[in-house]
Amino acid sequence: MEKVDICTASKNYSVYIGPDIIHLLSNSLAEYTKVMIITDETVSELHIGKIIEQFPELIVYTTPSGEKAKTFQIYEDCLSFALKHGLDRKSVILAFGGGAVGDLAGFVAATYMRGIPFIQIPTTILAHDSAVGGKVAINHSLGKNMVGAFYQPEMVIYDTNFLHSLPERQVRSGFAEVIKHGLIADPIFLQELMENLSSLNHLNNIQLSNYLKKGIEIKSAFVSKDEKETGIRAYLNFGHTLGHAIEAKADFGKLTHGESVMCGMVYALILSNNILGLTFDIQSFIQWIEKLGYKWRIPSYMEFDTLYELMKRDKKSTSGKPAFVLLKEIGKPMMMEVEKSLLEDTFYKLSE
Ligand SMILES: NC(=O)c1ccc[n+]([C@@H]2O[C@H](COP(=O)([O-])OP(=O)(O)OC[C@H]3O[C@@H](n4cnc5c(N)ncnc54)[C@H](O)[C@@H]3O)[C@@H](O)[C@H]2O)c1
Ligand SMILES: O=C(O)C(=O)C[C@@H](O)[C@H](O)[C@H](O)COP(=O)(O)O
Ligand SMILES: [Zn+2]
Repeated sequence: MEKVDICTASKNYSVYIGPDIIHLLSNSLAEYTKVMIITDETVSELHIGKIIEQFPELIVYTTPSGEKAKTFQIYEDCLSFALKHGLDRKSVILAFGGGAVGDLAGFVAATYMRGIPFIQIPTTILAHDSAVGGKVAINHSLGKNMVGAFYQPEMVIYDTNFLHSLPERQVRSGFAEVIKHGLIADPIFLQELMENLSSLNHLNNIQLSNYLKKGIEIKSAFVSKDEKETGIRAYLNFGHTLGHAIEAKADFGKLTHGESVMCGMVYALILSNNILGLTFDIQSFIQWIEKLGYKWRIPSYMEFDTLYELMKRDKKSTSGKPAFVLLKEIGKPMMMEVEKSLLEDTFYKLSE
């Protein structure tokens, strides 16, 4: 088992990573009055048995799968469910699922009775990112993650056995954030990925644990210095200005988070080359991600003007202009507002 310690201004906690570690929960739950688990329909069907057999007294709330979990309606329903089952301030919420469940459950925990503890039990590759760092949120029809909080979990139990049932599309989606971590912080890690990884279908447990651990360590370095995104934490948003706009335009769910962020990262790489003279070989990068099965062109049914309005509303924007994380070099990010004309030109180069 691997362990990464996360130190933030508000809380220190550990992320445990490895196969067969779900039993770690037993020691952690004794202190709580009630335990409510929030999961989704898919994860429930596949894996909830492994938790229930250890803790038959759990109170289970099941959301629709995917982004449909991150709505006001489901959020309110979770709160009602918790109230009806008598959760109090010494109760705990378990987030058992991918990033959607984690973001929802964390926001429920952050706001129920002004905040009760929660534990992340991620089940997707993407959740190496979402389960760490304490960003919790639901979506608004006008934008992604627009209602949320910074609220850290008590611990993260990342049992990699749960990952074996992930469909290929979700493996690819999650791996986009691993690649993001390489691009923003670690040229050597990125190079290692580009040289050694020609398919996402045959990742063995050791490779996977190593990549996830590396991603978590990179994320941890940003979060520990800037928990509430007053500065460098925003670099973790590389690819997300356009990515979140694409997700919103795809009705929150037709494209996955990782698919959308991959389009956004290619867009941000081209902008970085145009504005900052980034010398990275973007064509080789594109060939590599295509080999891994990623689509990187902006879907043809998306119009620039709609995406531009969404990008202007992004949380990083403070002056009404879209703000982007760009790269001076691989591993050297910076934040910039970008002019509409350049955004539009680049959009047409990358549109399908
Ligand atoms: N809080 C953060 O810092 C942060 C970081 C990155 C992403 N996010 C958010 O995370 C969400 C994306 O996370 P995600 O990709 O995990 O999505 P997700 O939670 O929607 O899961 C993707 C799909 O995989 C299914 N699934 C989950 N675990 C499975 C398993 N073990 N086997 C088979 N199927 C499984 C789910 O039911 C769902 O249909 C987005 O809402 C994004 O905004 C948050
Ligand atoms: O943890 C962060 O900070 C990130 O930006 C990680 C992102 O991968 C993640 O998608 C996050 O939820 C985006 O946050 P937002 O503030 O842009 O909603
Ligand atoms: Zn993300």
